[in-house]
Amino acid sequence: TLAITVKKSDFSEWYQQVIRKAELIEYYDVSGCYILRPWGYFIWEQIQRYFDDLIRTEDVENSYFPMFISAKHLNKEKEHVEGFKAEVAWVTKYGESDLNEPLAIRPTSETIMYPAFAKWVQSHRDLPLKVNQWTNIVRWEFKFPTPFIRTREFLWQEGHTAHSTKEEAIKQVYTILDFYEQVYGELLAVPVIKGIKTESEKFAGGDFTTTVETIIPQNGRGLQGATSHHLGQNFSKMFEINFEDDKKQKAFAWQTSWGLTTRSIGAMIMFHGDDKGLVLPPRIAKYQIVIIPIIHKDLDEKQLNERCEQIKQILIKQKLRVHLDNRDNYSPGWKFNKWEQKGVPIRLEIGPGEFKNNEVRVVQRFDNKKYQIKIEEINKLNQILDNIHNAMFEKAKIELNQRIKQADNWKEFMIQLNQRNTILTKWCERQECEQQVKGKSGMESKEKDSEINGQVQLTGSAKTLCMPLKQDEIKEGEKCFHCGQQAKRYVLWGRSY
Ligand SMILES: O=C(C[C@H]1NCCC[C@H]1O)Cn1cnc2c(c1=O)CCCC2
Ligand SMILES: [Mg+2]
Repeated sequence: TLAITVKKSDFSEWYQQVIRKAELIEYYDVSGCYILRPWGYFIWEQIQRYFDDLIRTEDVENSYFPMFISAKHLNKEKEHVEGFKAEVAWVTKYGESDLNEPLAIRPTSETIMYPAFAKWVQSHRDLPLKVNQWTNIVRWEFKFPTPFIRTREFLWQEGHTAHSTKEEAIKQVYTILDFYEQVYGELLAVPVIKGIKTESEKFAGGDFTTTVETIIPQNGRGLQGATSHHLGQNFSKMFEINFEDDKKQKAFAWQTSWGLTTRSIGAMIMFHGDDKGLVLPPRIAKYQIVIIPIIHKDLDEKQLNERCEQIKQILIKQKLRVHLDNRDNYSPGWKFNKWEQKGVPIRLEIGPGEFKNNEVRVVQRFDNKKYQIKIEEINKLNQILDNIHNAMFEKAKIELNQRIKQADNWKEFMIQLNQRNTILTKWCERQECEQQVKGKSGMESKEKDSEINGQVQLTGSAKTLCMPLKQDEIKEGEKCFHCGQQAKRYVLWGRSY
């Protein structure tokens, strides 16, 4: 049926219906893989354009590396791959013949890129080296797939840099983290929390991981939005990426790597959608405005169409993405419904009244506000779209903050967790304390545990999402909420995707 048959509160069913009825996704017969239709792919293209403009200011150069990795190469950095090798997909045949050695399909490209980095970096004058690539990635996840959020093939960018000093590398990590915050806030109107991953949640191959985390308001689950890692010299020692510094000393390069994926689109859908379907932030909408003529017996159809075409041309001159839906085989009501489902930020209706008074009827998708504007005021629409973006962002910030609570002890912590909130607590930073919280919160959780491939997934357990960059200082004597030992940092806990 055309309509979405559930409310957003029936969240997972709602999400599945919205992504199809907004024509973002089509299903595909390989589990965990989905077709990205034009309406959805356009969003990824806007993210690429915006992020490329940002990293260009950092002199990052786009490039392309092969997608196949020999086992020898992949296992070069054992530790980094060890925990993940179950997810690596392999090519073992071509035609009827076997490959004499299987090739991994890239799950990430450190082991593909860094042997080349070692060739390119000899002197400190070859640094900093900064490359990025936009590719697909394959990870044979066995957790239940969700389009955009968790898929076996996804699109991402991965940036990799090499520097002559630790300071420069660390500065790079945080510059990129700020760019990720901008992609989410300025483009997708999705608020994020910048933070640092705990030792047990960080990328094992690196020194430390910074992250932008968001919280899906409907279920209070944390969602990792993008990560920016300081790799230290771990990979440069492994791959011999060294250089002669200005004192003629051999030194290992200091590296970073950072990634943002199509999961960001899933976060945007979840934050902004409503019972009528998708609600697109204007900056990533394939159509920002749809014009719908309302044919009427007292109105000459040809004149009406000319008026609509004229308005369309004015909007194109204002650099807006506009679509005139003058199909005669669908009713206005049907069109209203369809373009609302697809999340078009503004609909302009032009019927007999508007025609006579030289105006248009504006219907805003985000808040359903309706009003008339004169044709000579059409230039207001650029500002109106900006105001819509800002209003969507402000609303999302309020909803995110409503899902963050504080707790000073275990009882308060579990009350909040079972109300599907994330919880900010003082913490001792001890890994065993973190593991105990994970285990106990799973046991005491009201959420049912899911069973996948015979493995119980503690869906109910809380994990650390990040240690927020912005946090109060902790003083001597302030205790860890769980173990009572001296606290060191505030950490945000939650169930997560
Ligand atoms: O991919 C990264 C680190 C890094 N890769 C480049 C982009 C930034 C950042 O994600 C971590 N990681 C996650 N998942 C996997 C791997 C892995 O290294 C390797 C094996 C398959 C699964
Ligand atoms: Mg993973």
